[in-house]
Amino acid sequence: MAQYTRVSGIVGLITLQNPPVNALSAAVRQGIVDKVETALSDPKVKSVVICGQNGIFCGGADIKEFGPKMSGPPLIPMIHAIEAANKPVVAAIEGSALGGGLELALGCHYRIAHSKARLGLPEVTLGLLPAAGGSQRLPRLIGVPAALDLITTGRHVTAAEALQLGIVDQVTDNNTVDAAVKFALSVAGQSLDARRISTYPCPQPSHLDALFEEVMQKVRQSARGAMAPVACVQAVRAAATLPYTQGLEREKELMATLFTSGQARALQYIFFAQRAVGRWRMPSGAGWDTSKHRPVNKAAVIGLGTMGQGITVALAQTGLSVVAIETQEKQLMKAKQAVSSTLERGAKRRGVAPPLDRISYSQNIQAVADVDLVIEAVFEDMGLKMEVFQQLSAVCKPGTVLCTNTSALDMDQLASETPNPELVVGMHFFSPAHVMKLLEVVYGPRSSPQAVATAMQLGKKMGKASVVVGNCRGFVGNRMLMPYSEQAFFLLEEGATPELVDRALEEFGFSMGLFRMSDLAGLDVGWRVRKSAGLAEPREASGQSARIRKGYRYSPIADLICEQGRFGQKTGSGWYQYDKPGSRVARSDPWLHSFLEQYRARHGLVARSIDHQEVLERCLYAMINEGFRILEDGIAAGPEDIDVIYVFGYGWPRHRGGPMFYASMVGLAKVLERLEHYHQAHPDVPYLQPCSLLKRLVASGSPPVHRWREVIKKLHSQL
Ligand SMILES: CC(C)(COP(=O)(O)OP(=O)(O)OC[C@H]1O[C@@H](n2cnc3c(N)ncnc32)[C@H](O)[C@@H]1OP(=O)(O)O)[C@@H](O)C(=O)NCCC(=O)NCCSC(=O)CC(=O)CCCCCCCCCCCCC(=O)O
Ligand SMILES: NC(=O)C1=CN([C@@H]2O[C@H](COP(=O)(O)OP(=O)(O)OC[C@H]3O[C@@H](n4cnc5c(N)ncnc54)[C@H](O)[C@@H]3O)[C@@H](O)[C@H]2O)C=CC1
Repeated sequence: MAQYTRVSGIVGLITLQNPPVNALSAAVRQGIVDKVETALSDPKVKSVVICGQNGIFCGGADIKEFGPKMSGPPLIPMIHAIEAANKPVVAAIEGSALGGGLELALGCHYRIAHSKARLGLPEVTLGLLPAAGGSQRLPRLIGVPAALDLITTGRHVTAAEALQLGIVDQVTDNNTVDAAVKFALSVAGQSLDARRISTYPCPQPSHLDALFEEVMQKVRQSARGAMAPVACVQAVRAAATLPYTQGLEREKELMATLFTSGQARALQYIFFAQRAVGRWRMPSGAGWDTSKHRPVNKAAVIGLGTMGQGITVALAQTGLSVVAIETQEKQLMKAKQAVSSTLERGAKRRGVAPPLDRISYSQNIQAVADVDLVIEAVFEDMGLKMEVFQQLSAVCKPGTVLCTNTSALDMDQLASETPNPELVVGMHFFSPAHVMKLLEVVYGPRSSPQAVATAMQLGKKMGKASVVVGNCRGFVGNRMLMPYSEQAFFLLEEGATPELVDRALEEFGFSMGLFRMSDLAGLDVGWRVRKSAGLAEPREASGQSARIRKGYRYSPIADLICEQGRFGQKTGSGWYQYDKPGSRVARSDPWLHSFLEQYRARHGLVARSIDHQEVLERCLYAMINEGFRILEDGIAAGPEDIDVIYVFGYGWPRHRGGPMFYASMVGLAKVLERLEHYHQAHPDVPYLQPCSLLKRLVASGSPPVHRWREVIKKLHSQL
């Protein structure tokens, strides 16, 4: 809806009303059309202001209404009517002007923004392009390079940057609507000939072809296989090379392909999934509404290795005071230097002072006595972690929330070491912790909702996509990684190379294939986990038994690689070779290839040709199958939780929506059929045995992913 009032006698004020973000639903669009007509036909009105209620201009098209049966007035003619008006129309931008919201503002003759407002065309992140004239108007207004940047990345800009780019005409610290009304009064009656952006010629950058080629290459590289960034470049190219009306036609044509695509569905699903997981709920029913978080102003990090350093940076950047503890003096010095230089680099980028004085370093655990929350990040060793938790219980003030960053260990066992197990939760960050957006918040049977709420609130403050998960080996992310990596190791035994497996996964859209990712993370982490689970043995045993553990097929390949001291990038070799330790460019390694040949010969394995489809089906379906088991066990509350974890923590291509969404797109019956096929071929691999939830979902007609929660709940209640 939109409300209309007349202010200061001659200004028609149109207020968009659709909480919480004034999205352009059919009703809002109808409201705008009607109220603009009212304002333009009222002879007393000399100028018009458009604003949004509750401090937000407009969050864009109403994504919930997207679908084949969209009704209401279309955006393009509505915006054209505003631009063509013979009375000045001023957009008063508070909060956000995003997507269709900014396109609406670009149709206005003037734009006044509050200094705290954010503007952007984020359609690309939803698998779309700004198809209400935005891809044609923005380059005309701010030039092709700047428009390409905004449209292909979807990034939001501050009001200050928008002013600098020329998107807005004025920025105010005061009441934006008052400023816009004052401005509207001052321009009433003035000519609008120079204010209609669609009539501007598009500024022509030098080396137009080279510019577009460069940007196209960049977007193809950064979002492998994603259609929307490519279409965005094509649409801006149309703006640069065609008259406005023809450019608009091209924009429409490109949008028609995107709008109905699976990629757009996947990206819009992830948008809502991210918000759904933020409204967490434990199986007991506890959630934000029932659990008050404890305030956290001062936190401690125990262990300043790879993870501890990143977590320290992230906490300090969030504005917390941090006590950073490391027992090894040399490591403490190294960590201090690394943390400081990361903070300095980050602060320089943002043009602020580095928060170095928020951190105090110590070798003595007594220094954590007055903190509100501790994050333990020492080696992945249960004995050591238990010792640390005992020390923390003795030192910390009452009520301190104790968190572990363990990758896979039983956090409830750690809780047992403390007199207050209700205060223990997992805060599982991803490497590098100050960059990666994912945080798994792990609750055990005794964790209190208040401790979970505290960790979730801290995650929110740190800007993380935080997901509440139950306690089991590997939680959600790493638990699903086990069948995924196991299949990759089996494929090496059967004839594949790390390069072949990685290529298949990277062409699918992963930012990194499994082997390159493992080299980056460090192969020793998984080795420790396998050792603690009694799987990896110090040396390869002889004969057949080396490939059998606990009665099932096992590949010791990764353990053998670690035994050689090949831990990945940090040691200069792993599944690939690197110029030197720490170097990031992975090169194919002849040593590894001959190792694989010798390994196969030793075990009487004959290499066969393996194609990309088999790599994808075996790695991904085994992982998805485990995802269904996780849902069955109640470790994740719904498919959205798993998908957010994989998109934000494991490089799963966002435009494929996460593993569970992907399964629903492939078709659950097909996933089941392929798992049955592979399990028949490999009966000694339990991860390939289709789980009962998958079978039940197929039997109940493969409901769409948004109905799984309800189906699972029903199935659970029948058990
Ligand atoms: C706005 C935000 C920055 C606010 O953030 P914050 O305060 O943190 O709140 P949130 O928790 O994010 O959100 C609160 C609440 O609001 C919901 N919500 C947010 N935005 C939208 C929205 N745009 N639509 C619907 N709902 C929205 C959100 O889900 C929350 O609710 P909850 O889930 O219940 O908790 C932030 O929210 C944000 O960033 N929002 C998204 C901004 C965005 O991406 N906007 C772009 C939207 S797309 C767009 O605008 C495109 C266009 O305008 C083009 C439209 C053209 C359409 C025409 C189609 C023609 C196609 C032709 C095809 C023909 C085919 C054929 O031939 O048949
Ligand atoms: N590396 C990764 O990608 C991830 C690791 N994790 C988990 O985070 C934890 C830490 O992992 P990393 O940082 O990779 O290990 P790391 O080996 O890089 O660092 C561990 C640090 O802890 C220090 N330490 C050991 N005992 C200590 C004690 N009693 N008090 C203080 N410091 C102590 C060590 O000296 C070392 O500097 C592990 O539980 C790991 O499983 C979780 C997510 C990702």
